[in-house]
Amino acid sequence: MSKIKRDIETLPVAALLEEYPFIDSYFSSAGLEYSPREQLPLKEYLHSLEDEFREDKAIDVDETVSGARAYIEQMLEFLGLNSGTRVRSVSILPGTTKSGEPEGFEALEIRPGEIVSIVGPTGSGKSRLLADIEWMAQRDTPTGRQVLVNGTEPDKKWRFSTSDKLVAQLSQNMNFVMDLTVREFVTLHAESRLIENTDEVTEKIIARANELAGEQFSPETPITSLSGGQSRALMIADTAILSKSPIVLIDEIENAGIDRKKALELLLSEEKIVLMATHDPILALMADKRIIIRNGGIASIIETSDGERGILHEIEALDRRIQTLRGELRAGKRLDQITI
Ligand SMILES: Nc1ncnc2c1ncn2[C@@H]1O[C@H](COP(=O)(O)OP(=O)(O)OP(=O)(O)O)[C@@H](O)[C@H]1O
Repeated sequence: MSKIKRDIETLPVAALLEEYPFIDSYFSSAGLEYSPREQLPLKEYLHSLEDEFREDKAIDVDETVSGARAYIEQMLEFLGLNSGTRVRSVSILPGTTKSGEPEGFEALEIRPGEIVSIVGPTGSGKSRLLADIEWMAQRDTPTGRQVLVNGTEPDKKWRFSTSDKLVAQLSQNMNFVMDLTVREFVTLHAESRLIENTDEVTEKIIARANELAGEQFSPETPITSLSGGQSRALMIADTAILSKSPIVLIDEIENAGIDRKKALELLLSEEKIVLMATHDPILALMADKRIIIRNGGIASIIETSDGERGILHEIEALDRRIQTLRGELRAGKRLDQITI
């Protein structure tokens, strides 16, 4: 941590960007426009901006600097860069379909920053593929697939370690049994991750989860009384902000009544590998590529084309309309009496 503090004070913005490339998205969300070759340290750079510009963008110099520091710390934590395990690639080597035939691909390599969706009919084997990755299959699962990390067979410790997991799994069912409030639950989790600013991180996770959930909940809500969508939103925010695992697996985000796009954006960072099984065209097309599963095997791998991204925009517009109608129905309105 102390290393980061010193860096932020002294490193030129250009060097900061080189050292922590993800800080770029923090700067752009703050409305900053800067040259990637900027040689002033962050604080001096912010002071050098016109007063009017700073006022216009509501930029407070000290707050922006400390926000950048917190962002870097959390991202390093989130990316697992402090744990010494740097995942540069995950490869899936083919096994066999349910009928024992060889799968229809040579090898699939996925790199950090990529989202891969998994599509196929019900029961075709999407969850099985996620399970193979979670278990780091070594030709010892029903599919006979092998999963490599950085081109080699991963260390067995990753299969059994709970603290040092390569893979975070977001499954469909979240059944809480503990008698804790949301705040107590998240705080406990944050403490177990040895985060320094537990309170701040806890508040942030709850705030993000509320942005994803259809219905708001308070930090004092007992976790056992959260709805399916709310607990899912909480787990997504928790995984995004607290998890060190470089690989995130998602099984069916769509059934939970949460803002799927925001959820994915929250989970995504340039350094994570996200794989999600989905029946939802929006999520399928938001991925860089999609794996087509048929009869238990990977039948093909399709890269999302520019044409398809265009279609994605159309589907998103339709989706927004459906969400609006859903909201109106939930609020007890008649759809023939509203204008949208
Ligand atoms: N290659 C394979 N060889 C043998 N069995 C397989 C293979 N792939 C999947 N299976 C088995 O087929 C069953 C259905 O697979 P799975 O649950 O992964 O389907 P799914 O696509 O996730 O379905 P849904 O869309 O309903 O969630 C599971 O029991 C799984 O273990």
